[in-house]
Amino acid sequence: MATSMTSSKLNSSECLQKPTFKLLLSSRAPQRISFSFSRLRLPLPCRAAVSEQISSQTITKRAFQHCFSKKEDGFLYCEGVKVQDIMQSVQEKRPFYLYSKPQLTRNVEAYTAALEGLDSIIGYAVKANNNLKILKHFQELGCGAVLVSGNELRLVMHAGFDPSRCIFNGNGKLVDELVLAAEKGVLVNIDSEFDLRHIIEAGRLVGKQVKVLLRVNPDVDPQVHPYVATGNKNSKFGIRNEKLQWFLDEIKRHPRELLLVGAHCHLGSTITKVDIFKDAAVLMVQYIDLIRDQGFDVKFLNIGGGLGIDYYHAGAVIPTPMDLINTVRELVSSRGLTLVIEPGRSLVANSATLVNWVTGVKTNGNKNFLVVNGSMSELIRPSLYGAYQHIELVAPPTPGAEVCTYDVVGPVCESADFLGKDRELPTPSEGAGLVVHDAGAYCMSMASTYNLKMRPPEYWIEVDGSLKQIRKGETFDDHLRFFEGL
Ligand SMILES: Cc1ncc(COP(=O)(O)O)c(C=O)c1O
Ligand SMILES: N[C@@H](CCCC[NH3+])C(=O)O
Repeated sequence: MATSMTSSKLNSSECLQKPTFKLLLSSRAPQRISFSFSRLRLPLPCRAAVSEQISSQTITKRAFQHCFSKKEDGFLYCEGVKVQDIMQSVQEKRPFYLYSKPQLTRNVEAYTAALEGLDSIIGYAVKANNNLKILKHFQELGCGAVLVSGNELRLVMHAGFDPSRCIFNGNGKLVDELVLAAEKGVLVNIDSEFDLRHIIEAGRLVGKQVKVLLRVNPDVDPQVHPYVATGNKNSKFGIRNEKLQWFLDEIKRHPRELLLVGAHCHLGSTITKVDIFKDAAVLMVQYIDLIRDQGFDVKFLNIGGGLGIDYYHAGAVIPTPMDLINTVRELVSSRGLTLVIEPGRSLVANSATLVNWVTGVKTNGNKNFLVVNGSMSELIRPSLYGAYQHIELVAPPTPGAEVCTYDVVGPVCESADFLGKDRELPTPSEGAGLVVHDAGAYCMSMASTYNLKMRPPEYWIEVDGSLKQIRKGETFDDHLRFFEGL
């Protein structure tokens, strides 16, 4: 009662200045604000003001359309297909990843359009999602690939990638992996003194020059979670500039095994400010100038990946591939360089959701739990990084369903097993569908079989709206096979 009386004395603009509403507008998805209206008992002028603010956010958001979105009927759709219908059509009621193939295409096209007029390679970071069907699709769209293991290299060869458009990264590459890379003619990043030694050994074994880039650690703060920052001076990746000359001298001493073709940096992941990329690119072209001054004919500037996406679905303006490329275009073209980029997340994250069935709801102390059949085994980012991924029910609430604040959790025997914390959702009935959005990157590729929750199947929606399975779900029998004959 007190809340509603205070609010009714405010005009609409005062209303928007109130911390509650600021928070509402900055941190919550517009779709969910409609639920909050009824709970907060806002007076009508305030509702109108909040609605106006939301719709202007929605317009900004249109700069990037989410391919999974609710229609007026309250159901969640992907590319015109009702997610609830898909849930009903799949045989097993176990969690699954659902992708939009058209969204994957649009994501690549956004980079291709941004790179128009530049010599460039889009090296898709396979670690983000290693589904073979997705890899083949990206290969057909002209992507190269970025690899961090011999198996990732084998997989992209299987998918038909051109090895000369692939880059082998990593701070612990093994000699036999480097031999494979050298045989195939993949570009290899030098990460350390011992890594250089191993690359030279691989070149010698294969009897070929390995095309190498120096991975420089530029000490630019990406302003992200420390676990996904890689370009700070104390990070385990790359070499510091004070050692640059030593590396150049070593490369000069091994002309039969090495051909220096470029420089590389990768700052970190989930970056949402393009100035950060610009700062690094300015430093990197200075290194390139210095390397060229010593007679090396380097042509590649590789600025890594790291572009973030709109995980919050709250209307934030996230830089696009065009924004990113435009900040470095002049630096690259004025030096006649080929720009290499290594996007992972920004190519795949927004193309998928993890689809779950609700098992039940419960309350302990002052906490409400919404338990689903998906978990940290299928999707670990919230548990590992406290990462936010937007959560929605796939169908409108049943009339009268109470809206509550829930921790959305799985059945895994860990208190860290959560997909989202403090999410305001209408109380669903058992068996209802619930999705975790933006699950295309670092979700399936980081899935485990903890608690013997077998890795889930994957499906995508084709351009014509049909559903196609693109990976089988792991089964209990698959697990038993590891022990056959032992
Ligand atoms: C060297 C390198 N390149 C590319 C990527 C892909 O980054 P993102 O998925 O943020 O674009 C990563 C992951 O952070 C990386 O370590
Ligand atoms: N696994 C991280 C990204 C790591 C990027 C690789 N260096 C995530 O889920 O966001």
